[in-house]
Parts: sequence; structure tokens; C-alpha cells
Amino acid sequence: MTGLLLVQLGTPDAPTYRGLFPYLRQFLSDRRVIEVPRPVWVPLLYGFILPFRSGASAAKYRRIWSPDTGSPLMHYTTRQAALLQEHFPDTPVRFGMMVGNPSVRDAVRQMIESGVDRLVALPMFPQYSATTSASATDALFGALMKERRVPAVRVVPPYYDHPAYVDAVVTNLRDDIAGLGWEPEHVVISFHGIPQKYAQKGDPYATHVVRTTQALVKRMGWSRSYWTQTYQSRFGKSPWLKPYTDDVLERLAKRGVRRVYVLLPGFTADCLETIDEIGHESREVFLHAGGEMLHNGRCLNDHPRWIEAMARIVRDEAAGWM
Ligand SMILES: C=CC1=C(C)c2cc3[nH]c(cc4nc(cc5[nH]c(cc1n2)c(C)c5CCC(=O)O)C(CCC(=O)O)=C4C)c(C)c3C=C
Ligand SMILES: [Fe+2]
Ligand SMILES: [Fe+2]
Repeated sequence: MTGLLLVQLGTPDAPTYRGLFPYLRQFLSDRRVIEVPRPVWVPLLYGFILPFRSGASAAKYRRIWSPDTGSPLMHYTTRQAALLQEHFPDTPVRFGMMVGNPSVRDAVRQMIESGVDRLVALPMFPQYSATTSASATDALFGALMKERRVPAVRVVPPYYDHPAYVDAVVTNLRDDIAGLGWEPEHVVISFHGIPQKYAQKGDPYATHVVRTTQALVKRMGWSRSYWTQTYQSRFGKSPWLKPYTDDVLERLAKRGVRRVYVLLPGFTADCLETIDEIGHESREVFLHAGGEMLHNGRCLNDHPRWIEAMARIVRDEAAGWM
């Protein structure tokens, strides 16, 4: 039997210091994410970053946590798996988190126990980066190393310009703008950043990002002056991919742009990085510099076009298996 596993990054169990500490510890111990030599990183992580960031991040997570559904990333990943299950009634569909719960390891074990001997893994990152996509396969293969009956595996390749993905982003964007009640003067297309050094060492992420942007801009028919592609979420002091989202927002506001839509095509579900970082922190930067309206674009979430797109992307890769 074939099984489908969505692999998502993960989110803390609770928006508290105790929820964040183990989540950040696992995340920031990943050598794919942090390439600083261990003897330098470990004292810094345990002596400074974890004690301070756990509390600060918990406060941010509290701002996005829903009393009913908890973490938006968890809520929409659960929905995505449930809706995909309807597309593939004969294929068990599960999700596993690379960091935190439910883990990739538990999801893989349950699938094997239920008779899965062919596994299709869908990393929830359209643009490949070693920090996300390779970390997702590390989690998957690490889980399989613990198993006796290892299924045959196919990993869905990056889908940064897959027509179904581009179409889902465009449809979701049009629907979101239609509900706004105002017309954006400028669109900032913001992707999560990575350190410049990782790109220089061969991470193809920036190339994938540009390919996504080109495909979207072409589909939307936007003129060159209507959009700017940026990178957000810099962590630490080293230079990351540029231009930084907040710098661009500030410059736009100072240039007299009043209404901005921030499109977030690299995030397949609403999360801290989209709702809080862009919707609160970047909005403040923009308003402070003279802007009037900033909308943090809704992610693909459970939009029917995205669920169909995921099904198509999976079918393309799972030919003969599903
Ligand atoms: C420290 C380095 C980091 C790199 C490199 C990085 C790359 C990267 N991240 C995402 C998507 C997400 N990141 C999320 C949380 C998160 N990311 C980092 C750091 C790096 N990310 C941290 C420390 C955290 C934890 C939150 C915080 O303290 O800021 C999330 C989850 C958000 C949620 O709602 O739970 C996502 C999603 C991408 C796509 C990416 C590189 C391409
Ligand atoms: Fe991140
Ligand atoms: Fe981040």
C-alpha cells in the first residue's frame, strides 16, 4: 500500500517558555540550519539564545495562537492532510513535523504499522533550501533508519514553478485581494531568507525564489515598478539574502507608497513568520515610515485550489504508485 506523508517544519506545543525551549533547542541544533562550529555554537545556544529567545518567542506565539485551534501552522497542516485524504481515499495521508510534534518519526512508524510499503513524501517547501527541504529528508531518512521494514520512498522534488502551485498562489492572491476593500499600490513578494554564505556554498534557494517570482509576475501581468521581491526573518548578525523585507517597506513608505500587499508564496501555511513578523512587526515599520495600509497575504492554507495543486504535484511524482 502507498502512503503519503506531508513534511512540515513544526511549531511549539504551547506558546510558553516551556513550549518554546525544547522546540528552539531542536530547531537550532540542526546543522542544516546553523552551520556555526559546535564548540562555538553550543555555549552560545545554551548560555544566551535559549534562555532569552524562548521567552521572547513565546510572547510572539501568544499573539498568533488561537484559543480554539492553537498554532495556525498546526491547524492548516492538519486541514491539508485531511483534505488530501479525500483526494486519495485508498492512500493513508499523514503529516509529520521536522521539529516538535507530531514527529516525522511517529508518522512514519504508524504508516509502516498500517501496511505502507511505498511512501511518497511531500516537503511543504516549494523552493528548495538545505535549511528546510534537506532537513525534511534528514528527518525522514533518520526515522527510516530506526525501522525494520523500510518502505520504498519517493520524495517530491521542489515545485517552485509547477503550474499547479503557481496557479494556486495566483488564485489565492486574487481571492484575498478581492476581500480587502482597497487596491494595493505596490506588492512586496517576501520569502524567508537564508544566510548569504549558504547560497555562496551552493544552496539553490535564491534561484528557485526568482523562478517563482518570475512565474507569478508573468501570470499577474504586473509591470516591473509594481512589485519588489524581498527576504525576511534574518537571524543573527551575518548578512542574509537581500533586499531585506523591512528595508524595502521603509523605503516604499518614504517614497510615498501608502498601501502595500505582502505576498508570501514560500509559506504553504500561515505561521509566526507571516502573521506576526509581517502582519505586526513589518506593518509597524511601514506605518512608522509613513505608510497607511499593509496586508500580510493569506498563505495557501486550505484553499481548494492549493489542495488540488498538492494532489497534482503528488500524482506527477507518484506515477504507478497511486
Ligand atoms: C536561524 C536560522 C533560520 C533559518 C536559516 C531559517 C530558514 C527558514 N525557515 C522557514 C520557515 C519557518 N521558520 C519558522 C520558525 C523559525 N525559524 C527560525 C530560524 C531560521 N529559519 C526560528 C528560530 C524559528 C522559530 C520561531 C522564532 O523564534 O523565530 C517557521 C514556523 C513558524 C510557526 O508558526 O511555528 C516556519 C514555517 C523557511 C521557509 C526557511 C528557509 C527557506
Ligand atoms: Fe525559519
Ligand atoms: Fe524565521
